[in-house]
Amino acid sequence: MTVTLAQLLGGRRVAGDVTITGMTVDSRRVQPGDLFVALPGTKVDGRKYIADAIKAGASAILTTEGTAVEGAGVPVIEDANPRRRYAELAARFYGTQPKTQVAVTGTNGKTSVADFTRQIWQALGFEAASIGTLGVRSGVVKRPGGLTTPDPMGLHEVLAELAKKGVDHAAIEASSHGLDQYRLDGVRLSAAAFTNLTRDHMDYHRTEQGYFYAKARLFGELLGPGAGAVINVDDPWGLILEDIAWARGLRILTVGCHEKAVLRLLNQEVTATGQIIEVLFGGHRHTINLPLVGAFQAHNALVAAGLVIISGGEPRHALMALEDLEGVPGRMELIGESTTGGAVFVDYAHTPDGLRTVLKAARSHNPNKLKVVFGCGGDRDAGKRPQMGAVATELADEVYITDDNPRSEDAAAIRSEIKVACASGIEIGDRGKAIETAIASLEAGDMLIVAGKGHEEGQTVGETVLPFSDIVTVREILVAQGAGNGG
Ligand SMILES: CC(=O)N[C@H]1[C@@H](OP(=O)(O)OP(=O)(O)OC[C@H]2O[C@@H](n3ccc(=O)[nH]c3=O)[C@H](O)[C@@H]2O)O[C@H](CO)[C@@H](O)[C@@H]1O[C@H](C)C(=O)N[C@@H](C)C(=O)N[C@H](CCC(=O)O)C(=O)O
Ligand SMILES: Nc1ncnc2c1ncn2[C@@H]1O[C@H](COP(=O)(O)OP(=O)(O)OP(=O)(O)O)[C@@H](O)[C@H]1O
Ligand SMILES: N[C@H](CCC[C@H](N)C(=O)O)C(=O)O
Ligand SMILES: [Mg+2]
Repeated sequence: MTVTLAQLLGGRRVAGDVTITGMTVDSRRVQPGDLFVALPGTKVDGRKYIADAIKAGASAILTTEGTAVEGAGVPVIEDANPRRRYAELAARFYGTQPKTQVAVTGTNGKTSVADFTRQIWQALGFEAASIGTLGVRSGVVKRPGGLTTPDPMGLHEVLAELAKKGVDHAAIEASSHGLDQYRLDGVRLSAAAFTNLTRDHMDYHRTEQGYFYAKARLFGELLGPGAGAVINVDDPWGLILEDIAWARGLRILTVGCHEKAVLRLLNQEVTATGQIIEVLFGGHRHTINLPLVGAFQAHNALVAAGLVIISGGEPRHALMALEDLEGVPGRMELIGESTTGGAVFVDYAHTPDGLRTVLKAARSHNPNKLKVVFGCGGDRDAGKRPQMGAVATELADEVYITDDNPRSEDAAAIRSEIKVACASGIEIGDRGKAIETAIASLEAGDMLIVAGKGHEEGQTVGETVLPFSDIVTVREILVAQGAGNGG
């Protein structure tokens, strides 16, 4: 793919125009002909690498205003906000995007909502994709996951490929990091949704307000007037977002149990394999047999239906499509039963509210004993560790504290930070051993939740990613037990 710098800048005249064959923010990845985006970062200053990038063949530089680039010999574009400009240029570089695109933000539930939105669109007969933590999921393009919200060049490359292959609907996860770093600023959005905001990522955003502000950018800056805003108003932060959406002239669809919710959840009744929900929309009551375990999944499913409805889907069809939803890998996923009759689930709860939500959902099935295996990630918000310990102590009958991607930190130190609020927790660092011990302890009617890694396929220790999957581990243990239903 090739454009001229002038074309990339929207037809602006450029002295000594050059050909641009790609763009990157990393000098180590510069290929001859690339535009190098030199950004100040959280760990190093990318502007230090401009000379390296030029040596590697960069044909132009985009960087902050006032950056001194001596004798560059290539055009230098200065911008007060180079991250945002980079996102806009990435969109123009690839040129095309699916016609209807929506984004989902919130501390928990983004992946679930994006996946359900894709599934509902597909049930309504559209070619659709979801993009996020699980990678790219669609009928025609499948990619493994990396970042939850991909870097602009990666994102626009895939959006262009989807559009060219006939995918006209896409649901994209908007992480707070992604919004803060303007990764989505080149995406043409028809609508966006907010699920909830609770504690996470304080290492990055510092304050709850800073975290909220990053998420609010989606409604306050990215959506254009007339676009749709689907907002969970059961969360107090949702009510603030609703005000922002009004001020911006967005079309609002409120969702939740709250009396002001336009798409309202009236009732939920747990069944062995899911739940029956009663929903009020447009003066009609709908009774829906939702084949998903976990009360929270009803909220995610309604937010997804809201996104489909606000972007033009027929409401009754969208709501009835919920009856055929498939669960999302690693989210409250039943893996099997132990020989003694205990049910084992794998879930991706990695925040205090996520853990609370999943343990409460499990409790609603009246288990004999509720047990949980979990840990906390290294190099991530340390403040959530004792909070997750406290939640586990409060809601589970037996807690196994283990490792979950210690990264550069000392795994034992992370476990002891959890233990501060979970004194009775059984500490087993080796995750496989912890899962095995927990499964061996199960008795008839017990439930075990293995939380925190969900679909992940690695355990990151230092810089090394060791192959590890909760789902595979549980299956192997159940098969070895002779349970015969482990996969
Ligand atoms: C904390 C964070 O979000 N960091 C992102 C940020 O990096 P940074 O600014 O901190 O990078 P840095 O290491 O200080 O380097 C500054 C710049 O110099 C460049 N560089 C560096 C070294 C060199 O030799 N040459 C060079 O050009 C780097 O490419 C970078 O552009 O900007 C980079 C692009 O410029 C991103 O790739 C990087 O994401 C890293 C990989 C990351 O792990 N992010 C995670 C935390 C993240 O975004 N997670 C969210 C999920 C959150 C959720 O689940 O809610 C996600 O969307 O996945
Ligand atoms: N609506 C919800 N409210 C509270 N907790 C939820 C909700 N939806 C999901 N969860 C919990 O959060 C976990 C992660 O769900 P999901 O992957 O959909 O969230 P996410 O926002 O995409 O997470 P990430 O930030 O890692 O991308 C689930 O496994 C469940 O434990
Ligand atoms: N998207 C989340 C995933 C956390 C998953 C957990 N396994 C961990 O490593 O902490 C994050 O980056 O905070
Ligand atoms: Mg996700």
